[in-house]
Amino acid sequence: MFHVKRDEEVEIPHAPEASISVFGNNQTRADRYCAALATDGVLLGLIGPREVPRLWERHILNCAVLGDVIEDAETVVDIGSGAGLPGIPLAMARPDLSITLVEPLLRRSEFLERIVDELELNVRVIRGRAEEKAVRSDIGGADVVTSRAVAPLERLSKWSAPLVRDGGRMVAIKGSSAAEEIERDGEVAHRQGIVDLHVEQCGAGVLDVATTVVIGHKRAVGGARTTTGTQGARSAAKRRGRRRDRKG
Ligand SMILES: C[S@@+](CC[C@H](N)C(=O)[O-])C[C@H]1O[C@@H](n2cnc3c(N)ncnc32)[C@H](O)[C@@H]1O
Repeated sequence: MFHVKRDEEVEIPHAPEASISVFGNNQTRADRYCAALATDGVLLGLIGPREVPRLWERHILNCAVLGDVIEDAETVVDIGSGAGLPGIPLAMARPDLSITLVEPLLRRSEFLERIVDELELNVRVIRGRAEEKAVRSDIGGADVVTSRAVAPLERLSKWSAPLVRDGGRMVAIKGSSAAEEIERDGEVAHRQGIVDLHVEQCGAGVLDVATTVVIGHKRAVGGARTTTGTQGARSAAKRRGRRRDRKG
């Protein structure tokens, strides 16, 4: 791989047992991604050195389980990917998805290009800002826009809405402040056409602490939505079932 720092000089954390139920055949790729984050990711300043021991639970798996709320073969745009979170773990956990990463900073987008190339992932990297006209016209109309630690819901909804097709979803990983943010920014999101904002948990049964996400639907012209909350819940249950099958 392209390590600036060799693996032997760094303690690369081992994947927890549950990881195989998330990544299946892509577990080796996930291991290599973890090693890249722990070495080059830290050296390039994309990941704090103190995060290394908890790369799996707090970053890689925490992001990969987002697949619980994403339907088969959907197109996903991950805005503000940084070192590839959540887009890269999601791509490894769900090879059926078509994923585009949007990241404005040169060093980060170069790191992403190299990861995608080395791991041979079905992922496109775009260097730019989510709100830029060129980015919108290039990748607008996605089924889902994801993000983690990029901006408050108010700004996220302004950036995400133009990238999502009518009836698609904005899925933002948020922490314990999720409900408060909905309360505070729900009105602005609504004005952007992002409606039905609610909190869901992903990865229950895999992670000790499930990943909290805020989901909103892009209001279709005429008010109809193509994906209902019930469909979403059904899909999550299906996904959890598949994870159990992989575990054997
Ligand atoms: C705190 S980092 C989070 C990175 C990653 N999502 C994670 O969870 O580790 C925020 C990222 O958002 C990117 N960003 C900031 N403004 C953006 C914008 N308008 N469009 C796309 N990305 C943006 C930054 O360059 C940075 O990489």
